[in-house]
Amino acid sequence: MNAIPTFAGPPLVGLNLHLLNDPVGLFTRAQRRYGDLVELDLGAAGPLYGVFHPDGVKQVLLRGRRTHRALLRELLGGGLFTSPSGEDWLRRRRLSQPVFTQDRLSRMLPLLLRSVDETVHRRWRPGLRVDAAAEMKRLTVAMMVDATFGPDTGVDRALARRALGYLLPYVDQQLFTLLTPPRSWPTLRNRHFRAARSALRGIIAEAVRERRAGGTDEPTFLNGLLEGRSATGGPEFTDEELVDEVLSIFIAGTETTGTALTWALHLLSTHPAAADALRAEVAARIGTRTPTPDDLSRLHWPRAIVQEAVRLYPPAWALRRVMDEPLELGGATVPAGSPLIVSSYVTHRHPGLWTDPEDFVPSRWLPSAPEPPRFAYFPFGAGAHQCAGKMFALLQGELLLTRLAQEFTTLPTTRAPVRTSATIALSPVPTPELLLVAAPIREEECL
Ligand code: HEM
Repeated sequence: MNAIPTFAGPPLVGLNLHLLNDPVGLFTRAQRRYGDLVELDLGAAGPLYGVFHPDGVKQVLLRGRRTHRALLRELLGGGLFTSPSGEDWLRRRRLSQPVFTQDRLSRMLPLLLRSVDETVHRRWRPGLRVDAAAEMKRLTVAMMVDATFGPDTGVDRALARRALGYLLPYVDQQLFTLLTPPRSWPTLRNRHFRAARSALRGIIAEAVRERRAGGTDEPTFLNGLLEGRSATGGPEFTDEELVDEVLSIFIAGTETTGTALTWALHLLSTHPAAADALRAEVAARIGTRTPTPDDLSRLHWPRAIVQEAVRLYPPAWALRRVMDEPLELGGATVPAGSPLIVSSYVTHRHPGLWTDPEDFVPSRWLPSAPEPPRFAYFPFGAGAHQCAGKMFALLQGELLLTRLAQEFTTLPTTRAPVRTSATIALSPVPTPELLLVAAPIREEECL
């Protein structure tokens, strides 16, 4: 039997400070120095096993249990995203099936276009410098609110956006800052958080009441959640559970997509050849018209750019699991019950798995390119907990990039390097600023 190499730290504290300060750097060093299965010494907290090879990732994600959700549940309630593996999670996952069907997403397209066009056609103009992260946060929150409630309900959208904009940074801070005042203390932050959470829960509860009293059949997430029973035959969500589920979708789906699109815009602005290829394809296939679901399915570059952005910068950069049986890998055995971590960031840049792993090469995702090894690429997770909103997130990215390519190219305003900051999502620091340059597609360019 092979021994598992140990990445050791100082006695008692082990590698905990590195884990808090720069977890992505720590996992990358662990893989590069010690290989694809590493014991990370967390001092008094015991070992954590890093699993970086696709064969190991497969076992961990298909057979492992998700456990660590206590703080998220305390802060945000018990929806799908915050639930540990088990019966309750499974029931919620089944009841949520109707939310994310392909048919619902296709019918949602006009709703999403509203926010995209509000950004690209009304907020943006040639010569404007924009903070990519702020713009993408604004856009993804707006799309999420519309997709959840629909355009014509009495929901206070501005309040919903503000409250959501407050919740996420607070959760980040609670999860990733070493010394924060206890949540029970009446600090300004704690009070703001509680006010934002209760405002958002109130808005959702009101929308649920309205919808139960007789709503529309629009293809919204809320309507999908309410259809849970008819689709599965099981008992439906209670009103309280519905509030948790909507909140869970908000939390799982805004920061992740917002950062993914921020990276995509940053990478496009620094890789003009990719921006040209995107523009040429959009010009040739759909020209200047408003994209339909059919149009989007005939475009390859928008999706390839998003896929490559989340290869290099996967918002959900690591996933934790526990296995009830030992993990056997490359002749070594990790004992049952040990905490395991897989990191998409590390595996997506594994030099043994990818050609030019550190480079932005969206063409590797075109239909003519060879597929990467299975479980070498998992920005949306894999197995039972695989991201429920994956197709929705890709659709948002495709729409934005298509609309952008019809109007603008983007340039970075500085050559300063952009680093990653690993909190609830993997964000760029400093936040990239972009210059919008007019480049409208002209009729004569279209085939
Ligand atoms: C680029 C954007 C996104 C990325 C990278 C992403 C990534 C992920 C990942 C890695 C997981 C698995 C978590 C785990 O295994 O513990 C996950 C789960 C989840 N995601 Fe996403 N996500 C994105 C967008 C979205 C959106 C837009 C929604 C909703 C509209 C969403 C809803 C969910 C939900 C509900 C879960 C929990 C699934 C479960 O545990 O059964 N995500 N996401």
